[in-house]
Amino acid sequence: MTTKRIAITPGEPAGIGPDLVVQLAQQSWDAELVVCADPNLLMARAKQLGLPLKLKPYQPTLEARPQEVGTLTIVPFSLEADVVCGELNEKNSAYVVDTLSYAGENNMNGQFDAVVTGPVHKGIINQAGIPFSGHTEYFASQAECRDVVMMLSAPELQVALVTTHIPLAYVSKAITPERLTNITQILHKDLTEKFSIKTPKIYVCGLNPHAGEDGHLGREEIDIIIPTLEKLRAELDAELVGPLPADTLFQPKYLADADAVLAMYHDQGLPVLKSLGFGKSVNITLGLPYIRTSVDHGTALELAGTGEADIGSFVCAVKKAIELANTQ
Ligand SMILES: NC(=O)C1=CN([C@@H]2O[C@H](COP(=O)(O)OP(=O)(O)OC[C@H]3O[C@@H](n4cnc5c(N)ncnc54)[C@H](O)[C@@H]3O)[C@@H](O)[C@H]2O)C=CC1
Ligand SMILES: NCC(=O)COP(=O)(O)O
Repeated sequence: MTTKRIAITPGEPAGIGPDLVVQLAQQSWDAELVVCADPNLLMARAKQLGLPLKLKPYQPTLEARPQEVGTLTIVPFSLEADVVCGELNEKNSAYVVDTLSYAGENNMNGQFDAVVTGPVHKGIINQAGIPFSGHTEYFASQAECRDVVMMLSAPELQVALVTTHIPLAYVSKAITPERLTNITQILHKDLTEKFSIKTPKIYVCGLNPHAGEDGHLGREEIDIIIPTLEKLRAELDAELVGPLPADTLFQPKYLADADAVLAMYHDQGLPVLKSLGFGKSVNITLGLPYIRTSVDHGTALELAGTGEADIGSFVCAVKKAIELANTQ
């Protein structure tokens, strides 16, 4: 098996992303970890954390080599402004987005085998005048994918989302037959092909309380979700269960044999997953033309540079990216 080359973007420079990247280097990896970042930022954060770090220049023409302990491979990018841990600065937003652009481009052209992203701060990127709702939407747009799926994977539960980073007030309108069909098809395809599950069992949440209570508490189930699932059952080699009331779906009886739960919106599915597996979960984008994984947490600005950031989810994200790349 050839050694894989994984792009890493640390994300918001004033957050814990650089800390996590420095911590990654404290063990060896059986893939080359190519970090897209300002080298001075990483060296400064390593010093602050009292951890050893040696940066090796990325040489795309050479074969990928496993990453030795204490080292990272680097593609240098330059910050616009000095970084103070915990203090957002919109001057550095273009830098953050440039690292994502480079990683996405070079995954699409086959130079990298996957990308693992650290947490970005969506607010400061928008404040800098760059419209940005999340990595998921950014990479989808760059790759010209109409729909992709955000799926968070914890050891005991995988939750995929029909809608991602949109205001709650827009969710109902966004759940169209077309979108629900596309998202379910992508989820089914990737569970089958990337996760080798022959006939995935997917539990689907309703949108309204008690899945609409036969239309008395909302009609999206009757008008959209039930008929769309009915069509999909005829088309996909999958067990689609639901729509079930989201408040009772997440119980062991169902989760024991669920390959994934499909939630209608961000805060319907992710709080459950994070309460079960925060720090052990991986965010995976399904439906992109390449592998992308990420952490299950945000920028945790108050922990940057303190040495208190938990690296658990980041390690899981890197391991999952390598595993998926090796099984492609
Ligand atoms: N993958 C990404 O790029 C993500 C980015 N975000 C962004 O992060 C920013 C901050 O969001 P918040 O809601 O405050 O979430 P957050 O995850 O940054 O923080 C929530 C709580 O969890 C703690 N925490 C988070 N990660 C931790 C870690 N690795 N080790 C120890 N404790 C940790 C924080 O200290 C805080 O108490 C927002 O701009 C949000 O959009 C949020 C989630 C994912
Ligand atoms: N809650 C997940 C999150 O905010 C990260 O999303 P993305 O940046 O990976 O699209």
